[in-house]
Amino acid sequence: MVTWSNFDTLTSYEELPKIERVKLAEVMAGENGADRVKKYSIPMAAGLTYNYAAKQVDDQVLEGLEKLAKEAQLADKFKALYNGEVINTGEKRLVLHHLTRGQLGDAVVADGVDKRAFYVEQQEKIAEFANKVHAGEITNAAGEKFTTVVQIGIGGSDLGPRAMYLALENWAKKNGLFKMEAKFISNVDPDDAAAVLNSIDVAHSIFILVSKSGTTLETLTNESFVKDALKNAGLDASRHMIAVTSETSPLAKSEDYLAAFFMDDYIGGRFSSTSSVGGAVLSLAFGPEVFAQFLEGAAEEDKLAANENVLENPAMVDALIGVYERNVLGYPATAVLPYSQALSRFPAHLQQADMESNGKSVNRFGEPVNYPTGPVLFGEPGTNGQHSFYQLLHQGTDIVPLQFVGFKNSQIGTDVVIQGSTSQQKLCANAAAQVVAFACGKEDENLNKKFDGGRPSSIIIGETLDPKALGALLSHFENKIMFQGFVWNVNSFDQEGVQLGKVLAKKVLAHETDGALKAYSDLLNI
Ligand SMILES: O=P(O)(O)OC[C@H]1O[C@](O)(CO)[C@@H](O)[C@@H]1O
Repeated sequence: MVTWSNFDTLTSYEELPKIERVKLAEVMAGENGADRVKKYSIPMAAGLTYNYAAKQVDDQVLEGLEKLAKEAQLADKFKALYNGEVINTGEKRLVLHHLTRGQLGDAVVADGVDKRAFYVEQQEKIAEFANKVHAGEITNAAGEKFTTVVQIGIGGSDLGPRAMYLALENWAKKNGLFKMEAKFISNVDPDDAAAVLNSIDVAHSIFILVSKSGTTLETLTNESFVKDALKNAGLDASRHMIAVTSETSPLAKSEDYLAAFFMDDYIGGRFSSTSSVGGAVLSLAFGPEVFAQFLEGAAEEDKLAANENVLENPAMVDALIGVYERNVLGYPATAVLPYSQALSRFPAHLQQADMESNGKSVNRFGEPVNYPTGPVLFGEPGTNGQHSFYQLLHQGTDIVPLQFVGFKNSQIGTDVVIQGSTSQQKLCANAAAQVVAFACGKEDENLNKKFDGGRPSSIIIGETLDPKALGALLSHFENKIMFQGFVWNVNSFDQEGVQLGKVLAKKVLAHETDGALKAYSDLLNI
């Protein structure tokens, strides 16, 4: 049995601030630093490594965090989650995204259905459909092959799949596995849909309408936008659209779609990249085998997250260090900095995954908590970010813990030697340089040129960003978020904070406003 207690009631939490703080600039200097880089490293799946040498931890801090992990029953709570307990208390739902990629524990039967079997069945149906599209067995009305796939969805029905598509696009092209170009329409801004529609040949495009609830205003509006465009082009929309939704959604029974694939209420939108939500677009774009490899990477990483030995569990260590930084060291934000252009939208995906999950002020029983929870998360790929916001990260008044990600090899492989090094070497050199620059800093008599150092970071390093590595990376962050939610005793799986804005926007559109809402509506000419 697990017990859910507020973080500040735990003895191990009380003890944490009493531990002497690690002076990063000192411990990372010289050979000690080299020893730490070797020591504070945990193998992940798909050849990735999580290295936390440049975090403000030492064996004493880690011991304190291990105690916290045990007292907060992190491993047992994860076990309860994957064995089908109602972990999403706000919505009274199970939390089953791990089951979309593997079976970590017992069979989970809900609503009379074996859930693993259900997710596998959907994946198989998508694979069959994608193979038929690629083989030209499913075509447009003129019998011509579809060449483009367009996903219509927002939030979790957009960010994860889009980030995953971009992460693998060049890898698939390089490896002869690129089947169809994918585009994404998410924003209700009409310029989003219009620009995408202007950039494609609608007659040869297949549209995936993705909405778990089937009620999201932006997505339904964009569906109508696209249907209009198809109609105007003299095409039958139902021959060009498929749906991914839950079986209980209003879209599920519609005749408007060529095919429908399902997920369910036990998969949160932001955790749905490994369900049909990511499965449909990624299988159409790259083929079902690539999607299967992506799932395999995630499943292998999930197994590591289930390890009860804290220091061998990369997601748990990452989560605990994040809690230490937030609640003991008092850092308000974290930045995700992938040194990989392919991961350009990965930080945007993690923004939703992390901030929608742990941006909470009440615990899982709806009572206020007295400690900071999820940090603000942002990020951009390096080296671009270096020429943008790193100034604040190096010399600003706030310390922002950093999460670097880097790969030894590029995806495409085309490179050039300039001044004795390849571009890939320059990219990796910058990643290494930044970790040390942030940690160690630099003395200078001119304070404007002085770097205090003491700015913590971790780095995940891999060989090449391929489907398995991507799956492992995704799982790592999903599980990190979950463990942090467990520590903070919040429900990481609902998102009531997004509702109020939706309600007020409806009032504006119905002209049921007064006061400030009316004044702003007038300013915006609604
Ligand atoms: O897939 P749906 O139901 O259209 O929801 C889209 C997104 O909207 C949200 O509910 C937030 O408004 C997200 O949690 C979700 O990912």
